[in-house]
Amino acid sequence: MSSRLRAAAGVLRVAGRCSSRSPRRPLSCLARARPPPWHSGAKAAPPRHTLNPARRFKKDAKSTLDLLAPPVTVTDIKQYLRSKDIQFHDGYSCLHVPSAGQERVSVFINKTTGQFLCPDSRAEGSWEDLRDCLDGHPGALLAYGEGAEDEEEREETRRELSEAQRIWSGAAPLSDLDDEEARLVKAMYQIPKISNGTLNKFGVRYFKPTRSLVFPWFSGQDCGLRGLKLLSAGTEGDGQVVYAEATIPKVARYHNLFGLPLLGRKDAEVVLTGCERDSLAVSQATGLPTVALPRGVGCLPPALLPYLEQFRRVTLWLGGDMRSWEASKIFARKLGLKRCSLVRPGSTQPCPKQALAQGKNLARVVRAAIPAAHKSIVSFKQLREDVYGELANTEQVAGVQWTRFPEMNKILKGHRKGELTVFTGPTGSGKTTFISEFALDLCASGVNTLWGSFEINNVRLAKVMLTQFARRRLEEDLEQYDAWADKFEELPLYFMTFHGQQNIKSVLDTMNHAVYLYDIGHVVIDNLQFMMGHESPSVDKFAMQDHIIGTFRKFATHSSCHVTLIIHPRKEDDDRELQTASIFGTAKASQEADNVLILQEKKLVTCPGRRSLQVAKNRFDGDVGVFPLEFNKSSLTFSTPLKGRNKLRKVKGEKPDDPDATAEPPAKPRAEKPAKSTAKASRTTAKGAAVDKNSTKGD
Ligand SMILES: Nc1ncnc2c1ncn2[C@@H]1O[C@H](COP(=O)(O)OP(=O)(O)OP(=O)(O)O)[C@@H](O)[C@H]1O
Repeated sequence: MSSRLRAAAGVLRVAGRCSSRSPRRPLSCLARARPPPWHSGAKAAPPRHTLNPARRFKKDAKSTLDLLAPPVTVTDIKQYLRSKDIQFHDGYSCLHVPSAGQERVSVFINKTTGQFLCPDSRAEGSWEDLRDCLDGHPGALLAYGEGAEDEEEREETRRELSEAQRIWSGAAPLSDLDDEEARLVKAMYQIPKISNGTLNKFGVRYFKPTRSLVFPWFSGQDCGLRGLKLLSAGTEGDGQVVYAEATIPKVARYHNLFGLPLLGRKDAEVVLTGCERDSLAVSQATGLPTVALPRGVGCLPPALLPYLEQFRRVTLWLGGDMRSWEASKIFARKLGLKRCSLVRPGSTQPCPKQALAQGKNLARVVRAAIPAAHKSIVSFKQLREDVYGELANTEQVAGVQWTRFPEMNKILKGHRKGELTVFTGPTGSGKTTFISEFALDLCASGVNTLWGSFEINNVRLAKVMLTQFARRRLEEDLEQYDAWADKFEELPLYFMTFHGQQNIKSVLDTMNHAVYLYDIGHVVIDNLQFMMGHESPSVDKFAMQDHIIGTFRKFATHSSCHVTLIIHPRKEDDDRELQTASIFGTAKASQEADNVLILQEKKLVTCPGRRSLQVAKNRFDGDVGVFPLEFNKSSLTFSTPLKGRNKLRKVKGEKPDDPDATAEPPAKPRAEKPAKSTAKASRTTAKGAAVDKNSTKGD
């Protein structure tokens, strides 16, 4: 196939996954619609799309969320199992059907999603898949994972395995290096005190050609190599050491709990760490069972939960920063709060490898971990450490930083979990295009992102995003398509496949489900008007909108997830700048929002189409302001023009919820001057950008 054709096929493949025209049924429905032939006991390979554990782990199968609300409740599952006389144990996050009889099939069923995992055969699938198996031949589960991959997948798995084998056999235990080299390697990877004995116990090796540490992924079944992680170290321009990870298979399918083969069946306690080196440190210093998350604090895939079911106590020591702390609180909910204890990061409690290097007593730190289940009423005594953490880590508390929009960092300080951002702008002014880049920027920094694009279909949206990601017109560079698409595919980015008018409940169910499955940290809804149409005409439109906004607000707070909600403005005079009060509906939107962003469009004959971004409300620290945007038509990006970088300027104090307040129009980017009336209130930042400090404080 020519590269041109391959590229076109790639586009079509994406279209098949994401298009609103694609069948709106979850994979589980496909499986149910066509009962597999082996259902009756025949040992034929299951057909495509039905029952293949490897397929379920594929990123492309997961990237679109199609009415993925759990099809079943835990009560339904229990009732079904009882009706079949199947014994089960009600665990922390799963129901466990222990192995019994000749079949010896042990199955874990996730209580939230109904998905099942059979660790012996490595089969996994939906609740419908499992029911199909149980309704038919009881031994079907054993055959479930066998021979299920199609030729293309088998070939990919073979290729990956042989690459992993090649690296693995080319790597050497650190005990085989001479002492000086081993010392240098350990110093480079910040594990000076980890002994060769510990490294050998966990099977860690060193791969000289790329000077990488190799962490193996062994199958629990036969201890064969299933994959590996390479950790490489390099230096940046300023001499700082930076670490990069690569996994085989690709990260979306890399489900290794490093250290798992070393756990005993009777172990009742485990320490969960954010990286492999931390697990080495905990194991060596405490002798406690320990496993490391495969993708750090970014996510805890539910597929791993069954492996942690046996533990009565799980201590989460995910790192030494606020991000790890936030993640540990979220992961504890998935694992079951009652059995989880959390190590609070701080100067006396850095991440385990640092704690070991500093000679701290790691066993004491683990013992002093605080219970994750919090009480409804607390005293300041219980809060004081949290308050201290916020004061001592102001930068981390401010949230994830934008790399493409430094002005945003100056005004909003960062992108924080649990907040609601309302975004508006004139019709057709580029709201979707801007938010696409805004969210992409955060996603590239590790914010797991879910898009609900109800207006434009996912293929078009993904095309815009890919163009922004590559910063070029890929139409004219199709040979580059696969290379960029490969990189783009690695982003933690997911799309809902809803299109057109939607019921708020279905959207919310999907969002909740996505948060559970993929630890989503940012949901973008484009746009709110698409949730308004389903109700009867007798329902008051404004009351309806208020209800929807309240629902998103609650979701953001309870799920520790940031929601960005696009709302159209009300019809206004075209020549007037928009303000907070221009948002369609009542004042509820701006009251509930933590942040209000407005895409302003200049309608002047002298500079038509000039855009600027106004932060009209900022609950975090009250700073508001406006900065110019320059649209690049070929890359579809809004990066701030260099000349305008230092020209962030304040706006007149606008009370966000005051409908009479008027925002001062942003000046032309090339001729900006701070407005006289607010000049005193402005503070000039290190780079000369001015922000208004007095507008929304204490909102
Ligand atoms: N600053 C800009 N200058 C010129 N064209 C732009 C600009 N920003 C976006 N566009 C183009 O305008 C078109 C509409 O953009 P987009 O869909 O992002 O607008 P929107 O505000 O979301 O529209 P709607 O009000 O219909 O939701 C797109 O083709 C986009 O590439």
